[in-house]
Amino acid sequence: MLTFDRVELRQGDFRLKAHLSVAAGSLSALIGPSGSGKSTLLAAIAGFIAPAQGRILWAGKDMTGKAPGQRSVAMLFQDNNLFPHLSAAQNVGLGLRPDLKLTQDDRERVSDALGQVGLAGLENRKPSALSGGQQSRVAIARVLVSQSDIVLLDEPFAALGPALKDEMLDLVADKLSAKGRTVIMVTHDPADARRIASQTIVVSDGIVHPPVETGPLLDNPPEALAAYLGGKKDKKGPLN
Ligand SMILES: Nc1ncnc2c1ncn2[C@@H]1O[C@H](COP(=O)(O)OP(=O)(O)OP(=O)(O)O)[C@@H](O)[C@H]1O
Repeated sequence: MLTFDRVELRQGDFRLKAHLSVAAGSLSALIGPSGSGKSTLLAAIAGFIAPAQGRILWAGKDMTGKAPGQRSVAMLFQDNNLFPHLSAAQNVGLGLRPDLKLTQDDRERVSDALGQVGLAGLENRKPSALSGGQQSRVAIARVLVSQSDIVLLDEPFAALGPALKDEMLDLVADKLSAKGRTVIMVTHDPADARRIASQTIVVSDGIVHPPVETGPLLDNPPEALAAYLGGKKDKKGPLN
């Protein structure tokens, strides 16, 4: 369980309150208007921002004071954070060892992860020789080998076309969430939430709301969310 115990986050004049729990092994969408604080919340979970008040706990243990590197958290951003001068395998290897001193066993894990995301045989390619979708797969493989308990996705697939984006979302669901990771995914697209997130956390008006079931929430959104979703196409169901 990831618990926010009367947390208050501050960025300049901005204030965000969070008092909720996210079940271990769940996949949650994080939605809310631009500037509502979604990235701020992820930064606090990862340890880049310290709460002004309250505690963040994982599995009952307070991680509020831990440095980012000491947390079992992996992040995936829109630009995938791949290093252009490193091969696909080396980029994945960074998820295991930041100094890239990989043992034979590590190398096998890297190969296995690349195989799992459909990139077997492309280990030695640099990112520039990979398509956008393949680059996203490398980034997912890096999260796979990291074995972190918590995975934070900040709109990593927004730049991909719809079919490719759906493929990546399904990979996240199959390879990360189904394997027990606790996944929180920022998205501006309600269809993404419907596709893979059984629960959704709404951030609005300075508050992070507790997770609720995605389908009923989007079918019948509260006023603040309805205003935000107003301009967005909400395709119902995963297949249409
Ligand atoms: N370093 C900072 N100093 C001051 N204010 C900041 C800083 N970083 C973010 N903010 C403010 O905090 C608020 C929340 O920003 P945040 O990036 O978390 O929103 P968001 O929901 O992720 O937005 P978007 O959907 O546009 O990415 C915004 O009002 C933003 O201007």
